[in-house]
This record gives sequence, structure tokens and C-alpha cells, in this order.
Amino acid sequence: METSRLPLSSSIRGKLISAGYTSLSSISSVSSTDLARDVKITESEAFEILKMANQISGSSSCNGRSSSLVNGARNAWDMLNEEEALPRITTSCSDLDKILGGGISCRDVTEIGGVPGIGKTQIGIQLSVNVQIPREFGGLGGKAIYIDTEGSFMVERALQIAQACVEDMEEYTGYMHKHFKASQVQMKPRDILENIFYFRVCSYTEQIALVNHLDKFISENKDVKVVIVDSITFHFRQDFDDLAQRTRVLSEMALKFMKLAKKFSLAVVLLNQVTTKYTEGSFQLALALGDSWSHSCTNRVILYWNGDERYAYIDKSPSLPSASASYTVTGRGLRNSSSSSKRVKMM
Ligand SMILES: Nc1ncnc2c1ncn2[C@@H]1O[C@H](COP(=O)(O)OP(=O)(O)OP(=O)(O)O)[C@@H](O)[C@H]1O
Repeated sequence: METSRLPLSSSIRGKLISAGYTSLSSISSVSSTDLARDVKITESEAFEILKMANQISGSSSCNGRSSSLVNGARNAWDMLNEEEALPRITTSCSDLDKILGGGISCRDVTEIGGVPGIGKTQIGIQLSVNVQIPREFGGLGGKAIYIDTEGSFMVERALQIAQACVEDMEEYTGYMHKHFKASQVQMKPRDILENIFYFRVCSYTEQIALVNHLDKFISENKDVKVVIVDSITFHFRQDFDDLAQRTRVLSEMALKFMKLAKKFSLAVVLLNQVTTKYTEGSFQLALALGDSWSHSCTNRVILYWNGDERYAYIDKSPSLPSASASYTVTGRGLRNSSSSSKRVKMM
């Protein structure tokens, strides 16, 4: 439930939201001293706000949320079957799909990070095209949301990748027609572009507002099966001085993405930049936003160069083994590179 529903003066509500307390759960999880310090109000005002937030969250959980909790345990066998039946979005690079367990997993938040030019945006565009591959071709027949914080999305590039995707399906159909009766490709590159909902976000406040609005947007556009954020980091690295506040706002945002992924069975892909980190006497590359952020995503894939070749490495996953695979970016999009996957880590 949102902070805006608390019966407070607009100035205090504004202070809470700009300090990153955008939901009742974020308020309920801190002490009155911390809240007073962060929001710059007196401790007795903070105490009153906490009391109000706890009362409202308590009554809303009695009205339904807690009952679903106590209804309780699911059995692990059902969970395993559900997990195995979950659709995955192909990356168009079978080596990469293989180490990802078949592609980018729906119902999860996957972070993909790497140095500039490694191909993060290319992967983002490829996934927003591939999520639309019709079910009869083994795809999801979904739509994509592309949240562009950097201005990197190139519509001409999306068209190229969409054309290649349609051509691949036509080639497959031609082959299948020779041997079986296969369906015709109905989809045109224009349809693919029409099914990418593009949002350009120019500040972190716009980013927070958009993420808060996504639940409603996806409820009205239930075919959305992937949300790409390119990149999650950009505005938060530029405009934030208070690191503790930045961590809190981002953790809240990550939680919202996780909820969306579970509620709508969709994949959330957060593209991230890299930074240098000083450890054990030397500077090393690490994904931006620090260690506390690294707990916010289910899976983490790091992209890196090995000589002239691009590689992807599964850095963190609750279900996939660490592994790396090479990939290449071609005019037609992501594809296998000539060398096969290896188990090496470069970052
Ligand atoms: N049409 C194309 N044909 C072949 N390769 C391409 C094409 N378009 C882009 N690329 C490759 O993709 C690279 C750019 O990748 P991308 O923009 O995804 O990087 P990025 O990781 O998002 O970088 P940044 O962090 O700067 O946004 C180019 O340097 C080029 O190697």
C-alpha cells in the first residue's frame, strides 16, 4: 500500500516520498529515530506516522493478506513441477540459453551487467523481440515493456532484429513444410515493434513513479511477459548523494519488480553498469550499486570480454550452476560465437 494513502499533511507526505518511503511496508520496517532523521521531522511526528502505518497495514492484512499466508504450505513437488513448466525467453544464442537453463526465466528478476559496449542493450532489444515469438514456434507470444533510462534504445536496431526474427521463423516454416504440415508465419516486423511498450525515463523520480505504475499498466496489458530496464543504475548513480537512502529506494524498487514477476509470471531484466571496486590492494570491476543491491535480484549474469570475444557468466543463481558461454552480436542480433562454452571467470 502506498504512502500517499496515509492521512498526513501534503508536506510531510512529500518529505516521506522524497526520502524513499514510498510504501507502508518501507515505513513499518524502520524505527522512529531513523524515520525522524531520514525525513527531517521530530521523533514524536515519526512515532505518530509509524503508529498510523502499522494500524493501516495491520487492518489490511486482516482483510485478506494474512489469510493467504496462513492457508499456507505448498508442497515442494508441486513447486518443482511449476518451476519446470515455467516458460523461458530465448536469447537467440543457444550457448547462452543453455547456461541459463533454457533462456531468461519468467517469474524471476535477472540482472545483466557489464562494461560499456559489451551488448547489454542488444540483449535487452533481443529479449523484447523474442518474447513475442508465437507459441507454435516455441515462444511465449507475449509483449515487452522497455524502460529506457539512458536513451540507448534504437528503434532502427529493434527493426533489424525483428526482421531477422521473422526471417528465421519463415525459414523454419519452410523446412517444416517439407516434412510436416506447419503453420504460416503471421507476424510482421511492424507487429513486433507495435508490441514493445517503450518508456523513456529522465530522472530517478520518474523511474520510481513509473515502477509504481507498472502493476496497473500490466493489469491492463496482461500479455506483457518481459520488463527490461536499461539501465537500473543510470539516474541513481548520477543524482544521489545519500547512499543509505539510495540503497533503501533501490531495495524497495527491486521488491516491487519481484512482486510483479511473481504476480504476472513475467521476466524482469535489469541491465546494470560496472564500476571499479578496491579490494585486496587492487582495483577490480564490479557491478554498480554495491553489495547490498546484489541481494535484490534472483539471478545475476555478468558480461565480459575475453580477448576479442564476448562472454556471459552466471554469477549468481539459486538453481543454475556457475558457467560461462561466449556470444556474439551480429547484424541480425545475438548469436552463438564460433567458440564453445567454457568454465572461466574473468571478473
Ligand atoms: N547492427 C549491428 N551489427 C553488429 N554489431 C552491432 C550492431 N549494433 C550494435 N552492435 C554491437 O553492439 C555494441 C553495442 O552494444 P550495446 O549498446 O548493447 O552495449 P551496452 O553494453 O549497452 O553499452 P552501454 O553500457 O554503453 O550502454 C557495438 O559496439 C557493436 O559491437
